[in-house]
Amino acid sequence: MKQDMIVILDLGSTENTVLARAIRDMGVYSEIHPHDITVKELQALQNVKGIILNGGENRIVDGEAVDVAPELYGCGYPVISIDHPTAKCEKRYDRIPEEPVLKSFVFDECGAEANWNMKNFVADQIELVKQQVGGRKVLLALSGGVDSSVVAALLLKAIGQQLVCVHVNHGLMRKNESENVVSVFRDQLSANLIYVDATERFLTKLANVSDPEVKRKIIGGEFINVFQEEARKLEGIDFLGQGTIYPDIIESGTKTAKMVKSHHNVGGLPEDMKFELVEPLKQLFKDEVRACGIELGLPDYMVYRQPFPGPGLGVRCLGAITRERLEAVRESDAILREEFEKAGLDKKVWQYFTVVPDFKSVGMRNHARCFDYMVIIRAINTVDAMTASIEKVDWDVLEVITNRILNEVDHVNRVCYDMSPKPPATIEFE
Ligand SMILES: Nc1ncnc2c1ncn2[C@@H]1O[C@H](COP(=O)(O)OP(=O)(O)OP(=O)(O)O)[C@@H](O)[C@H]1O
Repeated sequence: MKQDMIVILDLGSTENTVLARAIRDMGVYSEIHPHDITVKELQALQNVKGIILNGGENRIVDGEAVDVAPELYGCGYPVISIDHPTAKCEKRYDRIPEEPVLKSFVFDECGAEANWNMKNFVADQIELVKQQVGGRKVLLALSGGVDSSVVAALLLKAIGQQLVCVHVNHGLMRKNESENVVSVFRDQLSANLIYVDATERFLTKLANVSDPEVKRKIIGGEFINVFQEEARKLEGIDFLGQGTIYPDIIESGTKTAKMVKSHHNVGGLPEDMKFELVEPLKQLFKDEVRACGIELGLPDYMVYRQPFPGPGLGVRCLGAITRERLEAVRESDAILREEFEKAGLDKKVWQYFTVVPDFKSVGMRNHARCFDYMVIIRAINTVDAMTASIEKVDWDVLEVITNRILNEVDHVNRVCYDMSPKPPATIEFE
């Protein structure tokens, strides 16, 4: 293993990630583990140089204060505590200490080296995956999103053809998205990739369904069906790769790192299809996942991709999805992305997309009345997705985009710009 590690044990702190980041910013790798880790589990982690007991406001669970196993103090690692009144170590702090104090602990007391970088992280994860998987096979649902793409690239380096990727094109992908997945993973990286074009299946199931919740359920459910069918055709698969990243792991205050958001499990796999999980990114923050993707040689457009909802363009083709309007969403979205890139807005704006409502308005084309759809442009900025403000896009840029949409996208005679912040509006429309 190439990297030294400081282990943070969560004893009810709300600042575990802040602390982990502070240590990683010093160039030392740091992982957060639950308070009830055993000495054996701790010793199984490699290159641990020291432990920080990180207490805080969530220290009482079911009426009892949480604590670490007493043996932890005597097992040879330097230990300090933060906001943990019952700690039995010498150095105890009320809050996260100033940088020089933390540095002195990490480097002088623990003797850690500043060797945390993506090159070493990737090398270590490759080694760990090889140890875990051996000669067996791993199945991975590859959406083309940042997380699953980075996992795929990492697993490919570790186990090559023992990785089987499945990409499901549900017909609700953005323009060229599925094509890019095939071109990068199958053509350039020679991955074992199963590409399933399930467009007809999805669109048939979605025909005449206008309730957004029902639409989402159909898309999610059908994805599981398709994925299951593909998994059943394969033989000798023991592992399931997943793009779980640290923010997906909910900090409960005590049993951290244990509860994973349900959507992150490619959930819904039947009982008889039990796989062991391979989650090499589960300790990374989003920006670190991107850095990892770059280190692995993935293209920028994949690594810096803006957030995209699971149900894809399905929730941007409002109401009951029709092929005509779906095409209008896809084409207008592609134009918007192209023009934002030209104007340098792609690196500045958090999320931008188009939406096509399910009603028509009157217009004029070639001296005749036409009755066509409208495209709504939405471009927002946010820090935490809880609130959002609109991007004040330059008028000239908006005019170029509008003209292109009106000229190049069929069945559209009107373009609008959504001025609404969140709240009261949400980022997506459905
Ligand atoms: N069309 C698809 N084809 C294959 N796998 C998919 C597809 N859509 C979703 N998945 C799988 O389900 C996981 C969760 O999907 P979700 O849409 O919530 O994306 P996410 O959490 O942003 O992850 P990612 O960045 O990998 O897309 C993905 O990481 C991927 O493994």
